Order: sequence, then C-alpha cells, then structure tokens
Amino acid sequence: MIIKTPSKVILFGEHAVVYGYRAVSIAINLMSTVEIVKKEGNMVRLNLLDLNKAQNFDLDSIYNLNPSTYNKFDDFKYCLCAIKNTLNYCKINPNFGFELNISSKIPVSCGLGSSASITIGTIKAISKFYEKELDNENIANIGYLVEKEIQGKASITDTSTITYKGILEIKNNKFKKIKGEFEDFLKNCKFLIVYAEKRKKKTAELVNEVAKIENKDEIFKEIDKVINEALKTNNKEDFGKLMAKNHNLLKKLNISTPKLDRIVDIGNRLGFGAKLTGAGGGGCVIILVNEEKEKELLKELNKEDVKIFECKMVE
Ligand SMILES: Nc1ncnc2c1ncn2[C@@H]1O[C@H](COP(=O)(O)OP(=O)(O)OP(=O)(O)O)[C@@H](O)[C@H]1O
Ligand SMILES: C[C@@](O)(CCO)CC(=O)[O-]
Ligand SMILES: [Mg+2]
Repeated sequence: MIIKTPSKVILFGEHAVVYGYRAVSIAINLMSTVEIVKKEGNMVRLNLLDLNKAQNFDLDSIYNLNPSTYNKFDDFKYCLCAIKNTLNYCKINPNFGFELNISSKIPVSCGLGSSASITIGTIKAISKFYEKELDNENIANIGYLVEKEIQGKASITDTSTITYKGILEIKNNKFKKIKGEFEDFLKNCKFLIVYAEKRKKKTAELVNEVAKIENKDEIFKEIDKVINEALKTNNKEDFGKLMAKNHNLLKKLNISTPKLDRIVDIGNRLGFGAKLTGAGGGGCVIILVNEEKEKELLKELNKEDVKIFECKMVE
C-alpha cells in the first residue's frame, strides 16, 4: 500500500500560532510517499530512502519510546513517534510487523512541513494496514500529538493543513477552511517558494528558542494585526507589504538569517512582497510574484545559490 501526502506553506503567523494567535497556511503539491509492506515476526524496518538510512526496531520497544529516548534516533524519530501514537490511539495490538519505505519531494527541515507530511503519511499507512480506518479528525489529532511530543510545544497548523488540505486559518488550535473572496484572491496570486539555504536547526529547537524571548507576546500581537489586515485584502500590493511586515516581525524573534533576508529583499523589490516561511533559521522564503517583473525576479534569484519551487495548492 502506498500513501502520498502533501506539504504546506505558511503565509502568515508561524510561531505566533503556537501561542494561540492566528496563522494562515496552504497545502501544496510537494508530496511525500510512505509505502507499507507486511513483515512476519515482531519487527519494524524503517527505510528512509532520501536520507540513505535504514534500521530495524522491535515493535514492543516502539511502545516504550518517550521524548527523552527519541533523540538518539534522530531522523527516525518522527516515523517512530507516528507509529507509536497510531498504535496506541487505535488500540492496535499487532501480531505481525511491517516495513516502511519513506521518500519525499519535500526538502527536509526547510519550513515546508516535511515532518508533518511524513507523520500524516505514516499515520494513514499504519491505520489502514491494520484495518482501522480513521477519519480526518482522528488523523489530524494523532498528527498533532506527534508534533507536540517531538517539538515540546506545537500548534495544529502543519498537521491540520496537510490533513484537510486547501487554505486554513488557525487560531487557538482550532481551524477553519478559508473559502469565498479571500480564497479566490489567493488562487489568483502566484507564489514562488525559494529554498534559500539549509537549516542548521530543527523546528523543535527553533520553537524552544522562541519560547525564551521575553517580549514575544508583543511581537505576536503585531503579527496578529498583520493577519487581520491580510484577511481583508484583495489587493496584491497591500498583501505583499503585509508579508514583508510579517517578515520584519519574525526577524525580531531572531529566526531569520542574512541569506533569508537577502532573498526577502529581492522578493520585496522585484515581487509584491516576501517573507520566510515555517520555523525559520534558514530554509525557505515565499514570494508573491509581480508578473510584470517576474523575469527580472527570476534573473536575480538565479544569481543566488537557491532552488525555486513553483507549487500548486492541493484541495
Ligand atoms: N524524507 C524524509 N525521510 C525521513 N524523515 C523525514 C523526511 N523528511 C522529514 N523527515 C523528518 O522530519 C524532520 C524535520 O522536521 P522539522 O520539523 O525540523 O522540519 P520541517 O517540518 O521540514 O519544517 P517546518 O517544521 O518548519 O515546516 C527530520 O529530521 C526527519 O525526522
Ligand atoms: C514554527 C511553527 O509555528 C510552524 C512550523 O512549520 C511550529 C508549529 O506551529 O508547531
Ligand atoms: Mg516540521
């Protein structure tokens, strides 16, 4: 059985959303793939094909994993945590094991929800494999448990966006799907996702660093005002300026880098606006394209050592 799962891009509100403020995010068509195959015995084999890593685990030992023991499993920890939480949540008592083959078009740890995509894919694969069909609400619930267990603090943003797809407004760990005029406006916008640089830190570390910032609530309140305005906008120029404003506020949380700032500057100059997206500390920038200057924008970006993704929304 093969499960394909999208990723996400956050338009506004990363980090603030962890503290109950608002965020807006979109599911995008960079997909991860989880294949599950039956294995006799009590063994789980995880093949992380992109990372060139493979390891066997005893099924019983997965039940006993906790946040202090995950760390030694590094890149395996999201899969392991997703397996553990799905088995527990669905009360599955397996008498045979499985092999998971995991691969992904989503660059790892760059702000596009690679962790949430792998997590949701694994939850769907395990529950279907053991014939416990879950609805989206239960899938998203387990996904959130996983992100929370590994990050320490987390919001439902990535896992819910990837589960429910489309455009989501998140606040206080509840979401609503954005429809109507604002959805039409966004569908008419062209965004570029620019993978600027490798991130040195995982989302979990960045979330924990932001937690230590004393005046973070003041910054989050300003971000919330930006989102309030953005949701009422149907003008690309204003929307781009609000993205730039959100980026400047994220800079105050110390999660931008000189390279991200440089790409954002290019996006502000030759697009309608830009900001980092996801947890920051490197990774990706999202730019709202001004079609009249698009050629010039691409020319400037191509002078930098970056990778450009033109993604579509997944509904
Ligand atoms: N292709 C993959 N194969 C196996 N594990 C992966 C893969 N992609 C992501 N992961 C897991 O997710 C972790 C990275 O998650 P992290 O939350 O730091 O970044 P992200 O989800 O890409 O960015 P953000 O949370 O900002 O959206 C990896 O260390 C690994 O555990
Ligand atoms: C940084 C953060 O807001 C988004 C990561 O994609 C963390 C979260 O919401 O759990
Ligand atoms: Mg993540």
